[in-house]
Amino acid sequence: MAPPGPASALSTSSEPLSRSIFRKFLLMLCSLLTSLYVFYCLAERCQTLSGPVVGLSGGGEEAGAPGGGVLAGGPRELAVWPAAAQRKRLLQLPQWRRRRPPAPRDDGEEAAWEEESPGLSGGPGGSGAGSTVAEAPPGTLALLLDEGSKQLPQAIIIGVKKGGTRALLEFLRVHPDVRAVGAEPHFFDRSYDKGLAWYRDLMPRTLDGQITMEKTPSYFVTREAPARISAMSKDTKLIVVVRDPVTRAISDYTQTLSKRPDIPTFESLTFKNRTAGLIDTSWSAIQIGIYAKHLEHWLRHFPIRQMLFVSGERLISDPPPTLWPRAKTVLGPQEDHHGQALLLQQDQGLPLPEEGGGQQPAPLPGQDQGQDPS
Ligand SMILES: Nc1ncnc2c1ncn2[C@@H]1O[C@H](COP(=O)(O)OS(=O)(=O)O)[C@@H](OP(=O)(O)O)[C@H]1O
Repeated sequence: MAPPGPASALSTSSEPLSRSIFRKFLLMLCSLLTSLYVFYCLAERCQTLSGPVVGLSGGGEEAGAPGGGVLAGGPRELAVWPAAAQRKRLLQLPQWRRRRPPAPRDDGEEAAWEEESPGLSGGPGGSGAGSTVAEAPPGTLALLLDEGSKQLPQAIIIGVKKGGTRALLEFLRVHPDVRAVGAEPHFFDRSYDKGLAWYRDLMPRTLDGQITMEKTPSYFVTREAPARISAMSKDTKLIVVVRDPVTRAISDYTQTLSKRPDIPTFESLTFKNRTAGLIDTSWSAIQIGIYAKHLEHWLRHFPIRQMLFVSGERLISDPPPTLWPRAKTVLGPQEDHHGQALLLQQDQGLPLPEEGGGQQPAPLPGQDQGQDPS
């Protein structure tokens, strides 16, 4: 038998070499696949958490995606601020999570929709003082990033109950630079003794330029609320959703009726004397609707130019893109920050800054306005 030639010697010595290369290749392939899988899982998780606001927006798509944010003109705004939108997505993971309907309240008032926050206990106005409704639960990207800080709200939706306040807040918070507490804090009417630190702790984290908001419709009819909000900051922007007082009262009554079916009829509660047409203005459903009376208290502490009145009816009939530019007259010219033109729509039937405030938009929250309540 002939001795093994150089060719066969080569094949024997190269066999372990190619095997080792093959092993290395396999290893690299495995790592690549693992990394891809991890990346895919992370991306999937982000997408799930940054999904639509369920419950009120009625959408099923992420704000910014085609068809998403229909109520607030969200896609347009998000397209304008892709970086800001992304930043908000990261920071707002809990806010985009599924919401659960409110538990019935004893006092007949409607509690706000709550964020589902398994890692958190309690909520504003509840026993869990200091709990944070929109705080990031452990393990989210928001917590990892730990960006921003909690600020007292620069703008508050103060009323009116059943005016459409929830819808308005949801419209506004689609904007990447608006961050809001999901539930109603009821700080200035029920929990004032807990102090501003407690209140601030309820707020979501914000970055520079972002606005913190909350809504508690009962503030509008709380006598102490104007002075208390003014004591927090005279610059606070106030938003009031007004609606035909009769429709509002019916909505209020219907809500109570759904919880207490044995209450008297709307008519018997409304009228002191039906034949004389004498209305019982002490009934809360009627009381709340006497807007001018409540407004008087607010105007003692805030100039009217710092208030935005939104028509509750228009929240339903108007396309939201017409709402946002109007809201900006109170919230501030956010678009200017991003080099975009500020659109003021003065023909939309809502009050704009008055004489002295001129036709310019109100200054950004936090900016010195040099305004004296008049
Ligand atoms: N866009 C949109 N989406 C959903 N709901 C809307 C919207 N605009 C206004 N409304 C009507 O607002 C009414 C509830 O008002 P509030 O959110 O202020 O109620 S609450 O005070 O917070 O309980 C409630 O009124 P009623 O249905 O008459 O009870 C809502 O129908």
